Amino acid sequence: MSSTDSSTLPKPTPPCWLADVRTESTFEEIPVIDVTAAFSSDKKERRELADRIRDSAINVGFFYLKNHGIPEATITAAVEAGKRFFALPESEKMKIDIHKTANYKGYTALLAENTDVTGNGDLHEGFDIGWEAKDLASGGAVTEDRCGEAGNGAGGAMQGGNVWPEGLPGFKEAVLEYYHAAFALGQALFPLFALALELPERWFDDKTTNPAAIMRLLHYPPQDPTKLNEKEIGIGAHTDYECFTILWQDPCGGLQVQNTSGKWVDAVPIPGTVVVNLGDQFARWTNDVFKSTPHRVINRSGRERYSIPLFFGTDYNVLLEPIETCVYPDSPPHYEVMTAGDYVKSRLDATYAHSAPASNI
Ligand SMILES: O=C(O)CCC(=O)C(=O)O
Ligand SMILES: [Fe+2]
Repeated sequence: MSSTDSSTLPKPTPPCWLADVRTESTFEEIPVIDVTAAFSSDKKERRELADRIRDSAINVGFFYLKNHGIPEATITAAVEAGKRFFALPESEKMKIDIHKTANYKGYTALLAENTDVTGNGDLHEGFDIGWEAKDLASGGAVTEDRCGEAGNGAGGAMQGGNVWPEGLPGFKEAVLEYYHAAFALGQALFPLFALALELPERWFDDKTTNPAAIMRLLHYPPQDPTKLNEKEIGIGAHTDYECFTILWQDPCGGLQVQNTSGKWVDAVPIPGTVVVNLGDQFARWTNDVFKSTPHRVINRSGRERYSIPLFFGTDYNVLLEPIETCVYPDSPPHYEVMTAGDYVKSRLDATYAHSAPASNI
């Protein structure tokens, strides 16, 4: 046998940056990370922060961020705006039913969404928007769609502007103010994820030139824990569709994250933090190096629960190709390559299929 026979060579291993970080045991709690250094001019500080994010992204898929920079007053105003919207009569909200609009903008009624296909529908209502400039804010109606512009951000399958409720003064301004603050945080996170993947810090810049970021205001009515219907919980077990989600949640609690042993770990609300979790676009980009962790919500608090997720992906016309630092002999590409827009649209189509009018199917 020659000394170069492949059977005598050591088994191929993941690159050391990954092998050193991945732990064998599952997680029991969700790390809290101070994100202040994201805005530091000192590369060493940014690198250390990226290392913490890498650890959580590989082993948990969830982390809390403190010192995230979204002003408390901006959060409060957006939550109050959401409460006013959800308090409108159903007939008013249904005027901007998500099924009437181009590509999932507007109002989602209770049980209209079904994130876990084994369920009957999710016990929450929502209001969805995509990117929109703040200075366009005025009144109601349909607004411009920046993702539909020619160029790298072309919307493709996800093209379509926002729709706004009529007769809610200040609603649009408060919602867009929060959107832009959370969006700025998301833009600051991409370079950290790049460093975490051993890529140049600005690697995602040309893939995030036009913002593919969907934000939702969510309202979960309380559920009586003694009469819980497992098929109609606040949001059924699911993974998110984009690269990462920035979630503000109120103090009611109810968000749970599934660890690799199948146990549901509570993502207890921590004042002054947002929760960040990785989604399926990142699982695709990273060939499953980053975890897209299943989660769900059951509002057992006895109170109305409100939350605001912002789902941040790459430009819709960018191909979700496995990043070279994440492909190695033991782990060839796991996924079919498609554009981010086609991918998100296919997931949304599946989520809303059971409530779509027959003419949409
Ligand atoms: O409301 C929450 O806490 C989580 C929402 C969520 O998981 C989602 O909208 O994808
Ligand atoms: Fe989610």
